[in-house]
Amino acid sequence: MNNPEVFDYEDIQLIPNKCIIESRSEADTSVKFGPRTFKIPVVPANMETVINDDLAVWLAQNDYFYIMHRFQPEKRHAFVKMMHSKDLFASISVGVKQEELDFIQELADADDVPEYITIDIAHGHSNSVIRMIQHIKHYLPASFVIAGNVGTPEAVRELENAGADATKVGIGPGKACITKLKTGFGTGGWQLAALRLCSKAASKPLIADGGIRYNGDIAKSIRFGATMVMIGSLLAGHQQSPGTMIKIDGKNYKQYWGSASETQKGAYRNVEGKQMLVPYRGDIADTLSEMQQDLQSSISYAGGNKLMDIRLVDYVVVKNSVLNGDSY
Ligand SMILES: NC(=O)C1=CN([C@@H]2O[C@H](COP(=O)(O)OP(=O)(O)OC[C@H]3O[C@@H](n4cnc5c(N)ncnc54)[C@H](OP(=O)(O)O)[C@@H]3O)[C@@H](O)[C@H]2O)C=CC1
Ligand SMILES: Nc1nc2c(ncn2[C@@H]2O[C@H](COP(=O)(O)O)[C@@H](O)[C@H]2O)c(=O)[nH]1
Repeated sequence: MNNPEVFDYEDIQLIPNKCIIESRSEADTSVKFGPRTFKIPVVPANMETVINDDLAVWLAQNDYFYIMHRFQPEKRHAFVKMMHSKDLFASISVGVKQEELDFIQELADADDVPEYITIDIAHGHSNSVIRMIQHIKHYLPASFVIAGNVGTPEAVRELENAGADATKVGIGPGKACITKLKTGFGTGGWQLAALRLCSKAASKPLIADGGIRYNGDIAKSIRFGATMVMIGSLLAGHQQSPGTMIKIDGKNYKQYWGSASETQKGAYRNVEGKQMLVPYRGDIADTLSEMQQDLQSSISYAGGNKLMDIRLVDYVVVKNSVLNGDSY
């Protein structure tokens, strides 16, 4: 993969087609992902400052996808039971260490089967992830397994061949990420082009993970092969977000930290993330609603009436064209 075509979200403009609908409300943003269908192709990042139990319940009740983080491992089994007791789907994250393999067996023994399990480690193209995929498929064959994170077509192929039902693409494009600075590796700065390459190899759904800065980036992710889009910083600043609210010079912010930050780890070891503040944005329901409306507009510009019609549009690469001096 030497010198692939390189571009990112800010370098792409999608080209409109003739509109075939009378109102944006006719555009269907829903997406089937695994065993269920969701309102929009957006999932809040499985990070401690983005998702918690209460928000997971609200998202599931309102037909949004969610993935609970894995940073309070002892609470995960009870979480699965709690979601099922409310007749909601359970979607959890796991790592790859021995205790995580044991946890999968514990769920299987108790017949508490999460509908979705995400294997969440920094360098997902690894034997440890392949082993975990096979372990889950053996003990919990009914669970939909998402594996990641990866950044190459080879990795997508290998994890799919191991049994993954979906793969998550994005090494280092995240807002709280310092992987590219600390290691020199990743898809930071060319995440959208990496997604495009991965989609050519994928035979199962992809989640585009990291680097979403504007709602239009969701449509661009769909165009370049994503079925679902994972968003951290843009969804971390809400009333429902778990981060602490902080006021500076009369403006409200919420804390947001990387899952590989010192804050998350409690120690400065293998740190590849940082802590930061994101502007407070009010109720997450309003933000998700605006994302849906903007996607409906995207579908209309694509000349279609459903989400995947966005896949069919042409595009141009115009370096750094998105802001072009504008802001909102
Ligand atoms: N999307 C992204 O770009 C990134 C995301 N993250 C997030 O941070 C969190 C922590 O990630 P992670 O550190 O993987 O989780 P863990 O600390 O749980 O590590 C998982 C396992 O993988 C091993 N491991 C981790 N990185 C490597 C590597 N580069 N080479 C070989 N083995 C490795 C670890 O061993 P050992 O610690 O001994 O090496 C450990 O056994 C996750 O939520 C992850 O998604 C982190 C970085 C990048
Ligand atoms: N390199 C790191 N990446 C991280 C870390 N914690 C989370 N992440 C990734 O970022 C996205 C969210 O990106 P955003 O641009 O929407 O804010 C998240 O889903 C992870 O994949 C980290 O500590 N280091």
